[in-house]
Amino acid sequence: MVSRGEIIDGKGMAAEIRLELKEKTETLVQQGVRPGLAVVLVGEDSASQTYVRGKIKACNEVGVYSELIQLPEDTSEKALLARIDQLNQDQSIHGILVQLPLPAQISPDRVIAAIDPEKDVDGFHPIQAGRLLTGLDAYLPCTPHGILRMLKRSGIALEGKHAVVVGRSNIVGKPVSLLLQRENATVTMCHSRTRELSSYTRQADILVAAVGRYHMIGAEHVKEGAVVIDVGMNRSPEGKLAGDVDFEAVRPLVSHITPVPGGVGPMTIAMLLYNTVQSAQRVASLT
Ligand SMILES: Nc1nc(=O)c2c([nH]1)NC[C@@H]1CN(c3ccc(C(=O)N[C@@H](CCC(=O)O)C(=O)O)cc3)C=[N+]21
Ligand SMILES: [Mg+2]
Repeated sequence: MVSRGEIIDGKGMAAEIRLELKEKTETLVQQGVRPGLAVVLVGEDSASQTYVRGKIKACNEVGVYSELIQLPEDTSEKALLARIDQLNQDQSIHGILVQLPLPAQISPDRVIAAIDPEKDVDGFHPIQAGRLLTGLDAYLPCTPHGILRMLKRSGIALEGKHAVVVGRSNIVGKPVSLLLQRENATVTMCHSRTRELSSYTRQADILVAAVGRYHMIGAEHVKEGAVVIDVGMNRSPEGKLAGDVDFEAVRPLVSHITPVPGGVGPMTIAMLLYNTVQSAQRVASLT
């Protein structure tokens, strides 16, 4: 097999998808429905502020109406739930995203459960998770959906392939495993307590690293010619944004790899807009 170390350009693919969504949005606006996204940010976390800015910027580019709701760090759970209820009722809002993590006094589970499942464009609500698990139509969680889109647009076949997912979060590891399985991959789920991790990852045709630890995946973890998807968002010791994969060491061995930045992150935001437009489309078809 030829190993080319081809970089999967998530940034470029996300720009293409935003262009497609811009057209869809224009059609919806002509039908009298402008898609609207509310982004709720509690507190001052600087990484969260960066990510939220990226989301608002993408909305503007696509023509999606956006509302940024910034609440102080000491906001009570009750106050946040009341704000979510207003957004649930608000007809100009088709998608609600509450940026995670939340301050300690607020239960993320209760907050996610309070979002109208039809406006849950993150796909985090238990109803959406259950729909995905059982194969019903669902808002797909944005990062897993973005990963599948990148694989497809890169022409990477999944059927019968061995996909190994490292990480078992509700946001990435679990749903991406389901989506890969749905595409007829054979999926192995690994996590922080997996023994002899490299004995699994070295079997992977497709390796998804979603651990959240800088340089967790090195050359010794990959099979030659594998496809490597890096979901990590870490800081290097020098303070640079970096993934879970030691990119320089791994790239020469593999057929495809996603960079950080410029890989999974921009696709996550594109899929958030996709879900928001889908939600508005649903409303438009009802009126
Ligand atoms: N309710 C909720 N939904 C989320 O989807 C959500 C969340 N909470 N909390 C935090 C994580 C993280 N996340 C990112 C999305 C895009 C980039 C992204 O675009 N990153 C750029 C770089 C950005 C930079 O320069 O820092 C890139 O990878 O190229 C990063 C991180 C969404 N999350
Ligand atoms: Mg884990």
